[in-house]
Amino acid sequence: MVLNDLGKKINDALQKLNKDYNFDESQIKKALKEIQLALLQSDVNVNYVKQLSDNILQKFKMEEGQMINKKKVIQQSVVQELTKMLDSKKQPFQLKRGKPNVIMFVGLQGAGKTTTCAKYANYWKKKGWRTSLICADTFRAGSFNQLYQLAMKIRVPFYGNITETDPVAIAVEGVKILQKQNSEIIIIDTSGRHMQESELFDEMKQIYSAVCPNECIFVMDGSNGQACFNQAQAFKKAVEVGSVILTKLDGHSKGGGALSAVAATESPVIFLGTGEHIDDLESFKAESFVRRLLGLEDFKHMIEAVSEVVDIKSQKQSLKQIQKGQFTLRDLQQNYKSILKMGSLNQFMGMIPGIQNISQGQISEKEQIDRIKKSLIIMDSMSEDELDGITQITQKQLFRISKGSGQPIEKVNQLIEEQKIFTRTLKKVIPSIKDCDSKTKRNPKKADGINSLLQALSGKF
Ligand SMILES: Nc1nc2c(ncn2[C@@H]2O[C@H](COP(=O)(O)OP(=O)(O)OP(=O)(O)O)[C@@H](O)[C@H]2O)c(=O)[nH]1
Repeated sequence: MVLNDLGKKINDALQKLNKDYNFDESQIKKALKEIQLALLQSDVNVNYVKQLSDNILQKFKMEEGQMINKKKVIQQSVVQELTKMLDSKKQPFQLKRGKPNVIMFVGLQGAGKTTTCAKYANYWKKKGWRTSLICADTFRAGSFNQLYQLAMKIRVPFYGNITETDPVAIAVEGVKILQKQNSEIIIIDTSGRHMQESELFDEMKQIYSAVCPNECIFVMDGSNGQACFNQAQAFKKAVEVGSVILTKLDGHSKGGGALSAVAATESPVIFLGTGEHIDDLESFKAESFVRRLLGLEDFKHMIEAVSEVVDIKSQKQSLKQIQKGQFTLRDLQQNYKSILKMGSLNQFMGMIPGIQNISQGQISEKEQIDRIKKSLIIMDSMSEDELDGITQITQKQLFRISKGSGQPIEKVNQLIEEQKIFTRTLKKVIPSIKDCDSKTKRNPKKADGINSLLQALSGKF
């Protein structure tokens, strides 16, 4: 069962509860059975599955009398329990600005290390970091060229030495050279071999001791399901694995199992590899992942993602309006411009209910970018008042905008509809935003737009 199916099955079980507002224990037990089955089919450990449903049932029993909206409470419990299951609780390494952060990648053969090194370099480069790549894989002949080509593609400095056979010497020399070039994130790709081969572990330990990386990332093939637990443990014993990237989770059937297995090792999963392309890397946050899996809004993560690429000052005015429940076409225009800077759109679009079909793989990344670019062209043909929502867009204006932008009327209508979806969804969160505003008045330091919105949204859904 692919991850999207898992989310759908859990959701279907929860939706059934919705039909009867006053459902009782037997009905919740029936829904939990369906959830259990869906999780087991996704290879999640049976003990976890049992624990999860026991906790939800217990919560239901304890709070039954006081529940106003039973379905919502159960839904929240499912989110909480799944998050708890996928969250390792250990904080991953935080990169430091202006310093050389040396990051060593390790993993078994074919796990996706080389590809992930380049994705990781690209991810941080897009966020304004100076990243670079070192090929210390002297085992697989093609890895030098593979990483070199990828480095050229994403335009980051590369170090490798095709004539040197000692990976330790390459890693040490590479770090020295790239440090001098003021690289902030120096990524070392190492050889991958089978777990039985002790040389892999010896070589890995030697590189580790020689370069003393700030972080060691274990790259693991997520299609291995629960077997990931043993692999992660073995690598943790050999070197100090700080965090994990699970690859090949592009809707894989064993994704749920791989995620929960790794979380059980208490190594934080920091990214998921979701395809072969350079942008197919999603930062992993347990709660955000679960919310999206269940098709729920993920404003907290959405705003965090936007705030990483948006000039906060220029957003303050827009945020004030959002806090009043207004989300104009101009806000949409600003956000679309920011989204284009962000890299993977699948991730962002998946956070917004109503636009979820885009994240379900029905529309390609390129199509999404084209669509957003077209929306921006349409908005360029609107007047200031139309963008700010001061004048209504009537049929006559629709024709004018369509003609001016060279886009069909349906596209203009679709865009206006999208703006309405944003507004409707934002309105749902207004009470918590207002609540936050009253708190920030007492503490002016907290009055920053994005922060207050984040505080308001955190943990409320
Ligand atoms: N579908 C999918 N394929 C991936 C992903 N990550 C890597 N791959 C593919 O997996 C294959 C192996 O990737 P590499 O990056 O060469 O793996 P490696 O771990 O460096 O391999 P060794 O150096 O031999 O250990 C390639 O075909 C990649 O395109 C992913 O997230 N999704």
